Amino acid sequence: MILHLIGLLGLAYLVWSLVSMELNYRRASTMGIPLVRLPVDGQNVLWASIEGHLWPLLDRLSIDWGTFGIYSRRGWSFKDNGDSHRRYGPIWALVTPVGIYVQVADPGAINEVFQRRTDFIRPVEMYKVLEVYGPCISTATWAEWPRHRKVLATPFNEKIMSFVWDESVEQTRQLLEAWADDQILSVAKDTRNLSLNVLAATGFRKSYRFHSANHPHDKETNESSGYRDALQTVLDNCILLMVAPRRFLTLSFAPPSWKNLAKAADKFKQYMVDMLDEETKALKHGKTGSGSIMTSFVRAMDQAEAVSGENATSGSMSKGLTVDEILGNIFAINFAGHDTTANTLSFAIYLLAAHPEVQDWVSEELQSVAVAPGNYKDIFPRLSRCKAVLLETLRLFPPIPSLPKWTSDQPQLLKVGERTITILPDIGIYPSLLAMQVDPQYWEDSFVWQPSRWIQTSSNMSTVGNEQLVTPLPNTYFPWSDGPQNCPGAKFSQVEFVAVMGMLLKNHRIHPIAAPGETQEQLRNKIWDAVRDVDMVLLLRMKDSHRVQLRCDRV
Ligand code: HEM
Repeated sequence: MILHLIGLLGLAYLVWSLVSMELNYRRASTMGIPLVRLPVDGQNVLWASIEGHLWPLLDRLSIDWGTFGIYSRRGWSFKDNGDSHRRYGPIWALVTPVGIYVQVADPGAINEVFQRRTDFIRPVEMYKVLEVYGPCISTATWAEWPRHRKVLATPFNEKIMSFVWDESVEQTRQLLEAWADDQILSVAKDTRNLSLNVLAATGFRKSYRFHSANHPHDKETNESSGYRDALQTVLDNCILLMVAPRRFLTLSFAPPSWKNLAKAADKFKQYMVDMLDEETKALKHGKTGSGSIMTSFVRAMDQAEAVSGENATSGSMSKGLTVDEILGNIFAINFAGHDTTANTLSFAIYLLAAHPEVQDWVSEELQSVAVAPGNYKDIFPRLSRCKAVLLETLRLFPPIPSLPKWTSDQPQLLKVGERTITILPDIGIYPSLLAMQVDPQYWEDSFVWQPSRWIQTSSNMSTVGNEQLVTPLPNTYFPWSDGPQNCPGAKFSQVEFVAVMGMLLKNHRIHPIAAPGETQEQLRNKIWDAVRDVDMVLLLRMKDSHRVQLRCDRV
């Protein structure tokens, strides 16, 4: 009886899905662009939670699943690498039972989508899970967003960049103490630790010692590092924190790891509130504050309110950000700035290990300069080759490959090449980042990782240490997104990445460790297999980097 009922419900769901998909298909046909049916929606929570386990089994059946086999996998755009646009043209749409998702790979049209922020709106419901501590820039409605952005962009100034540089240099110096002339036990863990320490130092103005996975026991003997450790626990488990109501984590039968997470989440909030109180008091007494991101946020609160509200824990409104919004945005910055930079560093280190000639090429630029704390202004602009490694890594491995936008309740005209297309109201529209970044029209040998493509060769003024970077054609390269809602942390990540590369490659080289009888060619292929085998839980990352062992040697 129960089985019958489940069967009937399943059948009803299937019929509903097919009918809804056909209705959406009919609606989408009015746009006059190629359409692809997909009977399950990417936002379907049940499908999203099982597809990763299901596909390895379905793939064994050697059935051609057609377009379902391509587009129903999370992060399909990475494997697709622009194939769909080569098949369907610069604009096409996926049609599911729930929605219509237009994919665009035309520079002019992408520019329109990014610039017309109120016509092509960021779908904030998709980001609601980020509101772990309060409303933030990613979940602000289009009307509220400018207020968040103004406050949030203020601290990302040159003074903070200089601090990011110093901290990244110091963290990499410590990382090299752990790595030099040794096997690297976990590139992924160590780049995450480094990136977290740089963020914690910038947010809290407190420098923490670097902990390498190479020396796991160092940790116990270290200084009290409450803020950083609480933040690490929160970020390591943020999916659980985002989806599970907080009271579930503290239920008496909840596993100890959940209870620890709830404790860390509360502790992190308390640190933020204490920091806010300290900065508010400093402001009241006419002092400058710590100079951290929090200082800038507190200054941006309505001044009178900030001074009167010494115990700044209420959720009162201000002309700047409310207290809850400050806490929400501090979390958002940490979330947005942590794994994006760490994963990019990780990809780059593996790619460098596969390409020793690129390491030598970068190191040429470093021979006549000293990368050291205090010299950000002089040295950072000169390290074009270090930056080229970042730009090229992000071209092939952008951590955020999907930049969803949504049309408003009005149809929108969009020019794609010579055609003007009427995009329907209330549907998704996605600038195809990966397709653009590997399009052979704009990128020669587009699938080859070649940092030197970023260095201008035409200028005869160009000498090592003084080289200019190539500026790609507009909207053919946008790993930090584009338009008014682009990434405010772009420069932060560039400064951190360049400092790490500068320290790493001046006197050290990364090598893959060969198994007996393994040739250099086989090793290089093994690394490429590892970097191409990615998943997309929240961001693009290598599924199993440990299948290739690396070591770091002094030269
Ligand atoms: C390689 C490193 C990074 C990459 C590739 C990257 C990429 C991006 C992209 C593509 C977006 C737009 C997301 C969307 O529209 O859905 C974004 C937004 C954002 N990023 Fe980054 N990011 C990086 C590092 C950072 C860092 C280091 C920080 C801060 C310290 C940061 C803070 C933010 C914030 C706060 C937003 C939201 C901006 C808004 O909504 O207006 N990012 N980032």
